[in-house]
Amino acid sequence: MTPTLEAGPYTLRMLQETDAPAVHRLINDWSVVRMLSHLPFPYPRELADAWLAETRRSSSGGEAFHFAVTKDDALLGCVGIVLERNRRTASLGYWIGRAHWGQGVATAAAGRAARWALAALPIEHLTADVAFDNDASAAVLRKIGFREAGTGRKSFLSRGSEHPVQLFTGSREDIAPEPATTTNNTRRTVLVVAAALVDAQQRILLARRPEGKPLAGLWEFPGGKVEAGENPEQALTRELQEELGIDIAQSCLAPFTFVSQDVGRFHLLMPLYLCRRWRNTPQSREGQELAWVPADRLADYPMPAPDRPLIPLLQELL
Ligand SMILES: Nc1nc2c([nH]c(=O)n2[C@@H]2O[C@H](COP(=O)(O)OP(=O)(O)OP(=O)(O)O)[C@@H](O)[C@H]2O)c(=O)[nH]1
Repeated sequence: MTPTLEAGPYTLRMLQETDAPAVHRLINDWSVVRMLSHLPFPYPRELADAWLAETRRSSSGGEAFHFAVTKDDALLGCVGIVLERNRRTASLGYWIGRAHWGQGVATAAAGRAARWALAALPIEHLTADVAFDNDASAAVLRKIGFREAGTGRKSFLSRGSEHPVQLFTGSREDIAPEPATTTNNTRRTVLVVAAALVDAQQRILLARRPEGKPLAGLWEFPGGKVEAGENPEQALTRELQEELGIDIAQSCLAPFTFVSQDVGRFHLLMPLYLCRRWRNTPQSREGQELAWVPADRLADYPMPAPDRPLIPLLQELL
């Protein structure tokens, strides 16, 4: 089954019977058809219908994968991967309508199909060939990573004679795999809740991360990670009870701002709440140093990098 592939702004999808008029219009152009060895010129509409029927037959048999190259649902050209009989090699072919030349469509689309084929099919390498006078197409193959592999001869139906072709080959070593998707690249997001506890003198409570923990010695807002089954407010209530022995269950927690930052080990998402009332007096329950800090002194306390932009916001508020 031919998959749907994204290639930058282009989509590669399975060819359909309804593509016939567009296929015919784009191929029935001397500058396109003269580079394709097995097509006549003029190129009759019935051949487009027959070719589309054939691509669907060979695709369903797993012998070939023919892609329509589209942008905003308009057909720009086609890319095909056809397996050799031995199934250890496949050939890459493509054509792009003349109106879309010079925009990198062939490199993006043929490159995407080639990388997909090398990743998804049990082949050893891909081959391709281009007419001796098709420098643009040879440049596309080199950009994708193909290496030159000599010359051959092919009969060009449209030109009515045999002509030399340049042969190319590309293995997994030659053609770099698809870059990892954003999803694979992205660090997991960790939800941490924190509170700026503000006392009657408008001071903020900071806690110093104890030795042995990551970022030891830095000052931070009390709080911690949200655990499974907790919502952020429940997690903050638990953390402040555990760390400081205070009860904020009945307090008004005002969402103030949040941090969203890659911190290397993970992506930190940290809502910061303001809290002015609590029960009990905050005490160090986990060996951490505590400090009540006036807003204009916050910058004197070294904090983790994601916290620093919060300081001016608090200073403005208080
Ligand atoms: N509570 C709190 N955590 C912060 C702040 N700024 C900041 O980068 N963090 C980071 O958010 C994470 C908070 O997790 P935590 O305190 O529950 O956990 P931890 O690193 O002590 O590890 P643990 O899960 O072994 O207890 C830490 O990686 C900490 O460095 C902050 O102002 N308050």
